[in-house]
Amino acid sequence: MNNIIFDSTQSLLEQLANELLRLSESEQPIHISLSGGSTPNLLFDYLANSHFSTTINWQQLHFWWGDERCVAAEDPESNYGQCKQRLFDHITIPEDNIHRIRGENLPEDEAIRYAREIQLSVPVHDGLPQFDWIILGMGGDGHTASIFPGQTNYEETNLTFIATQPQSGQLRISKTAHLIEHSKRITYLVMGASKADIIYKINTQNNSRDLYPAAHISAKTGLTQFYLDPESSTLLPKGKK
Ligand SMILES: O=C1O[C@H](COP(=O)(O)O)[C@@H](O)[C@H](O)[C@H]1O
Repeated sequence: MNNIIFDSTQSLLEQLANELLRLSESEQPIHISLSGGSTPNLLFDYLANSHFSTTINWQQLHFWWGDERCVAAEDPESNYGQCKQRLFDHITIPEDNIHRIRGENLPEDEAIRYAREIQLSVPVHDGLPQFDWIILGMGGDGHTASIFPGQTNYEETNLTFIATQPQSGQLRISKTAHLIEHSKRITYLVMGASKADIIYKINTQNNSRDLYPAAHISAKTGLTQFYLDPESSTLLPKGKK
């Protein structure tokens, strides 16, 4: 695992924000996929409440999501809804740069519609749309996006699929492992003490691909890294730090 351990949550967030700032200086549009769940909220709050809210050139950044819950945008479970309230409502970004998964739509239709939007907007490399940067989270069970243990079809060549959250049965729309692995760069953002156990497991066990998808989904030709804060990395043995 390519673990990058920061000495504080603040320095991790600052690093991400500076990377977004640098990317926003590009002459080409940059396609970034955000994770869902609670972890990225720290980043959204940091961006919205710092000089980055105005120094980043948001015009150049296009935002996508790794997965979305099949709920309306106003629902507290909506990944897009969280990001809108915490970040987009506080910055100046063109509507056209926000590529949300429409969780309120019929999942079967939306999975196809979102795949088409990706195909039409994201530059294709070797026959497949290639994101500049996919930021992912990791659940305590090792899932990432909505790619859950025991449910991952690594052979699936579609861009999106419909997943079922194993405990709640909630339907979700997710990017496939195939599409994620084609990204130029993947950064897993893993913060907080509740993730220490799973970080220890994926770094010390010899796991099958089915057990912890986040331990196996990596950029085939690009960079994969784990950005960890002190709390999530606390159980890592010395050699892994
Ligand atoms: O269900 C989800 O959880 C993971 C991790 O979420 P977190 O709340 O522990 O940060 C996230 O990567 C995924 O996008 C999300 O839908």
